[in-house]
Amino acid sequence: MPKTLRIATRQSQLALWQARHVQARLAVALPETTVELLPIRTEGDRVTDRPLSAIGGKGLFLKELEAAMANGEADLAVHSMKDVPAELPEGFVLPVVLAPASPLDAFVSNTYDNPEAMPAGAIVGTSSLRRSAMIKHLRPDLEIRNLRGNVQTRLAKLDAGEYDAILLACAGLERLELAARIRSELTPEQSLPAIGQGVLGIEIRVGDDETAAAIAALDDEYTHVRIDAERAVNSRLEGSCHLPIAAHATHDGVTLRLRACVGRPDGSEMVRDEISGPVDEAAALGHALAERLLVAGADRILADLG
Ligand SMILES: NCc1[nH]cc(CCC(=O)O)c1CC(=O)O
Repeated sequence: MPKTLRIATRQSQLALWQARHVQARLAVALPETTVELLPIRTEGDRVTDRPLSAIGGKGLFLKELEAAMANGEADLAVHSMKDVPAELPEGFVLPVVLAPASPLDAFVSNTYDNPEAMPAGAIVGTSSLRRSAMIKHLRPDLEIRNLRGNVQTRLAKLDAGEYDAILLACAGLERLELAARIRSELTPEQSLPAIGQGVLGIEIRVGDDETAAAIAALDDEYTHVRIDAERAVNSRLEGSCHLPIAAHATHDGVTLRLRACVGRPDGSEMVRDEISGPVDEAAALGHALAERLLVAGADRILADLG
């Protein structure tokens, strides 16, 4: 086992919580190994005045962490799987996913209990094209305004009265001990979660067998199947950017149920479908479902988004 392992991490409170969580899990699994954090500032954190989709998408949060692994300063990086693009850059693998927190979206408001309770014209904050598509499909009469920044910044903007409600991930709020801010959990029918939402993954260098062996015990089998199915949807749809694509898988160890949808961010169109099959065909089910969505019109929606 390695003497030390270094975890490259972003510096937001959520990223630090996630890295410390993995640090603590590794400390238990590898009592002989010292596990350190290497905090890094990424471009996705520096640029907060424009939507992610406009500045290059999800990969922005990973690049600097991967550079630290490539030059040997760090051995692993911890990611919210939701922020990991369908294709990793050459030289990196993501062999371990941890047991999940809640996959659901949270409705957060100081005034309203749920989306149904909001009056026409109420203002909802989100920078996610997926959440925008979901909420506008549910309530075309609501107005979406862009909202970026880390979780605390977003809550502060809500509290300052800039929005009537905002949409966040339940998992992030729970990790930051802010679950009391969740007014309602949106069901998968109201808002189908993002691919990988609520799941942490560990990325390492290809060929780093020592680190791979050290982290292997943290992998959660249930979650691994779920992620294989959900990420297969994304790889077929080429969802490498921040697109209005949702996919959510559940299974009982034998049969997998995978739901997915692609929607227009203005809510005017939503292509939804689901598929069931054996868990050991998770990736094939994901590809097949993505294919069906494309035939049903997702190809046009994605093409219109450029
Ligand atoms: N894009 C930011 C991000 N990445 C992961 C989470 C939450 C935790 C998770 O989904 O694992 C969040 C915040 C949010 O969407 O509210």
